[in-house]
Amino acid sequence: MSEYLLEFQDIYYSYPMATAPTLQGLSLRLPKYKKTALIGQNGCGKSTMFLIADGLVKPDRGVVTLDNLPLSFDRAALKRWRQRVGLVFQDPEQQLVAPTVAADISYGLYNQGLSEAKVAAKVTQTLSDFNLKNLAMSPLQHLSLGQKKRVSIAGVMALKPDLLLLDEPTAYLDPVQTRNLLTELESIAKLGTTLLIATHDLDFVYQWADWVLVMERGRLIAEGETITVFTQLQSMPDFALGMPILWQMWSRFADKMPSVPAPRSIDEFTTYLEKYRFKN
Ligand SMILES: Nc1ncnc2c1ncn2[C@@H]1O[C@H](COP(=O)(O)OP(=O)(O)OP(=O)(O)O)[C@@H](O)[C@H]1O
Repeated sequence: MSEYLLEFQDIYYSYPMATAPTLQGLSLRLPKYKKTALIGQNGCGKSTMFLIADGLVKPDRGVVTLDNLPLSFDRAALKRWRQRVGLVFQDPEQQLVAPTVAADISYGLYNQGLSEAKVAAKVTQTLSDFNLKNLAMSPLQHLSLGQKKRVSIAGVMALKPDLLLLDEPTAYLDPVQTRNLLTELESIAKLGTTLLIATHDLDFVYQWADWVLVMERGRLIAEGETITVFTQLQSMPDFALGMPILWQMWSRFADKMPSVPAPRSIDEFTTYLEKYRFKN
């Protein structure tokens, strides 16, 4: 079995009426069971990549595979594909369709053709997993944005996908809601779901991701383990995304320290400083 779950091979895509293709030979591989971040400037094609990965948009050229099985657009194949790949949109309003939380979570399960009893059992389990039991019968329009975001992730996770794609999951969330969301994502990853998050938040990427994919103008320009990719990006002066704050702070001390791996959290950074500051 391949160590990669999702692969894009030389994908091209142009939106109708667009003057230039949005994806221009995009090739990438997503390692199984890793927490991967997809970064790149506005308009480089991250959301378009997600729409293709979920079978919502058909590429003009190229091959997309999941566990080496090519994406096909016939109804039955697409339904099976979407059971394995879940997409959470940046804006929960785009995702939520039913009048209440419980009804929304049941929507995708009914679409899978499950019996009423099975749907009810899965909805109960999902409400409990996502700490949504007290909101089960709440109308969606009464929820905060953070709660809506949780419901949209819960609705997708109820289908137990192998791959969860999240487009800017922390957009619009306050720090507490962001922390809660990250805890939920951590448990989703621990259960064996491969996660791909598109984001502009490089501080989050630096601390969260095992693997990073970098896009520019519809193509992949870098991929690899988080530290390796940021090391590469540092030597690309034309790449205008900036660098994570922890990385920038570390760069000021790194040459005064023994050769140790760059710290991935404030705690690690502080430990290094405590350990080595008197020796330099
Ligand atoms: N429905 C559409 N019709 C025409 N062009 C579109 C459409 N959706 C996106 N585009 C164009 O495709 C390009 C890539 O957009 P996409 O949303 O995939 O980028 P992105 O990397 O996700 O951007 P951002 O970081 O701003 O969310 C942009 O130039 C955008 O204007």
